[in-house]
Amino acid sequence: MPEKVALIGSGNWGSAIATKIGVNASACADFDDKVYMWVFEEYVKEEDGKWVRPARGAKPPEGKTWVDEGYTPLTQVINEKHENVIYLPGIELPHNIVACPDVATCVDGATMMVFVIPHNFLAPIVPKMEGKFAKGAIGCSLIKGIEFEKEGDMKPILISDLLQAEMKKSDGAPVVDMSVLMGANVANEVAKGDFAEATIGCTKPENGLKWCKLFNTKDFAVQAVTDVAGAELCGAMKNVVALGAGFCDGLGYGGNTKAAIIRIGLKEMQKFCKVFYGDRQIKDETFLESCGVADLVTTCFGGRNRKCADIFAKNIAAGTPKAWDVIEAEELNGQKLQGERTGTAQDVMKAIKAKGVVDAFPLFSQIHKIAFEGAKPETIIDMKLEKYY
Ligand SMILES: NC(=O)c1ccc[n+]([C@@H]2O[C@H](COP(=O)([O-])OP(=O)(O)OC[C@H]3O[C@@H](n4cnc5c(N)ncnc54)[C@H](O)[C@@H]3O)[C@@H](O)[C@H]2O)c1
Ligand SMILES: O=P(O)(O)OC[C@H](O)CO
Repeated sequence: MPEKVALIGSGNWGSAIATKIGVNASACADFDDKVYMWVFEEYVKEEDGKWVRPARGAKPPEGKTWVDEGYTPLTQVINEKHENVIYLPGIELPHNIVACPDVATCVDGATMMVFVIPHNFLAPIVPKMEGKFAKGAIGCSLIKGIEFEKEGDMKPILISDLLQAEMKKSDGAPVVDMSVLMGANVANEVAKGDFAEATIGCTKPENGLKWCKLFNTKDFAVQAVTDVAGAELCGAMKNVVALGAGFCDGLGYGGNTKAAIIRIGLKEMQKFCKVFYGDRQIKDETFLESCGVADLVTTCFGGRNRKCADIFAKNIAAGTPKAWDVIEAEELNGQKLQGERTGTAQDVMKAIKAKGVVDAFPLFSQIHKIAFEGAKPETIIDMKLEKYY
């Protein structure tokens, strides 16, 4: 029986990865041709050649719907135009990708489930999948973020572990073996077809190979490592370092300073893995894969966290500081800053404080001070490195 693939998410990265999955699903007999893509339903209309949504928080007039007001459901537009006009405009999606607003329909009978939504939106979605996917189904998370225990020592929780536990919880649902796909993957570039690499972190090599087959194309080279935690933590922690890189850009610093931030950041990412996930046999080699150093470099040059941190620093210099959520809304056209409005940096700080290891993370601590405690962006270089390096 061919594998039945479901794509849960349709933002910038979800739509970009659909361009690879769709091609492989239709070309390879291992996969069922039709791939459902779950879409968080929104309403859109074309105005002066640009697709727009109602203003943030706006409601249709009393007794009317957005359709009455001339809007169309995004799912309908995607299925008619084969383009996600909001999150990936200008890129044709393979015609076997079918947008659907109901997640239960999307995963009905699925044997391979790809999760790619900002992690803060996961909680209400997973329970709706209960009892729908196939027994023995496997999952792959493309989500670059991390959750933390809310109390006590604030231990970090991998999103792949969270997904696995949630799916196991459902009555009678089979256990889903979870892998991750992480890498130097700015979505728009991957969608355009510029060459990129990615890393599958898997528990079993045979599942790693299945995922490679689904994602790998001529312009998207995917390799598997048996290190789910290492690959996933790299994808989450680089979001913190990207803020530091953005502050440097906003201050007009050059490549040397940014390279220093990247180097120190990589060491702190590795240290964070060892301190909090020492029991998961995280491999040093994982940091040299696309999910490690390469993702860190790309996010520090071309990522959204970098962009917003650049603007954050420039606004402070101009004497017109702006809150993170305002910058996100003004600059990202509905996309989200990875790690829930820079929340990863805040949560990481809470976790290292709770563990009593703040001094071991001078860069993460300084980034936190600038982003959330009112320290000047220029203090990015005031790290007390001599303590630990
Ligand atoms: N964009 C990239 O370049 C990129 C690359 C690699 C990994 N990622 C990761 O992929 C994941 C998804 O990011 P993205 O870039 O595809 O998303 P995005 O930021 O482009 O879009 C946000 C998505 O959230 C959905 N959404 C908005 N409100 C919602 C709600 N209330 N409930 C449920 N969904 C809602 C939107 O419909 C949209 O699909 C993230 O974890 C991100 O870190 C992104
Ligand atoms: O735009 P960013 O910073 O969220 O990064 C996008 C990708 O994760 C880069 O690999």
